[in-house]
Amino acid sequence: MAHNDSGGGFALELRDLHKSFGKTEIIRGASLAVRPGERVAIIGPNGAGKSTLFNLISGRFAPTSGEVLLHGARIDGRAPFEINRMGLSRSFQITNIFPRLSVFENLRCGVLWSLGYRYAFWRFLSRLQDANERATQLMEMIQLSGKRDVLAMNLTYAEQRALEVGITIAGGASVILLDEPTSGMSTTETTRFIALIREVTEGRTLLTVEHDMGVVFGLADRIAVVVYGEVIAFDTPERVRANPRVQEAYLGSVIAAQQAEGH
Ligand SMILES: Nc1ncnc2c1ncn2[C@@H]1O[C@H](COP(=O)(O)OP(=O)(O)OP(=O)(O)O)[C@@H](O)[C@H]1O
Repeated sequence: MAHNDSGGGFALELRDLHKSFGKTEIIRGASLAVRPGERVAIIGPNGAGKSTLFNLISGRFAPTSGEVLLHGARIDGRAPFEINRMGLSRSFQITNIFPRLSVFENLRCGVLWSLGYRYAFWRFLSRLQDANERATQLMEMIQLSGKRDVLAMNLTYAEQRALEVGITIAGGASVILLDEPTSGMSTTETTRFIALIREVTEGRTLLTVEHDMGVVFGLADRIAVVVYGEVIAFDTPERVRANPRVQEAYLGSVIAAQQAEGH
């Protein structure tokens, strides 16, 4: 998918975003500028507004005020499918998967959906070969070629998460949002999965919401720390780790807790 990188050359930009639910302001002037190809982890305490930010970026919610730009083009207030067509794809944990379709069929659906050929049957047929090839390629990337005809519901949890990532990238989106991609996985599965995510998102812009600090520090080029609806730091893992404000607001207690649990 070709994109025109105007607007400062950022893949994704949040400008002074605000979001209220009723009288409660949840996002309180969040700003962030992500460069093309960067991998960014959004971290912060429970209830800080991380999922709400994802919902504002992917179009599930419209902001109360402020702007969201995708490759320089305003996307705030647009419908999720429009934003998807403009090159941003979000995983919804395993709910994108059709449990009674095979691995291959799930991936092909992802490709066809992104091509927008669901209703134009003659065009659908002419593109089916392309979609088959792309689905085969994706299956190799997510290391599920050996499970081509297995129904999604019969995959292991980790395989379902890999399939989910495959569907998310199927349309060739340049900006990928992953919600806690390794949640529920064992330590070994997590390590393998981080490597897979790095590989399949190579050259794309990646945003994740993540609680596991091992994943965050293993995956992210830069970390955005959200506290009470604001981005209080956005920097490299080393600098974020050393930032006194982050230590105080969040990271000190989380790292101590995860070290105590043996992570
Ligand atoms: N649709 C909604 N209507 C009303 N309040 C909402 C809605 N969505 C989120 N909130 C509130 O916004 C606040 C932030 O929620 P959000 O899920 O964005 O936080 P989070 O940082 O992702 O938290 P967690 O780490 O626990 O997942 C919470 O107080 C939540 O109750």
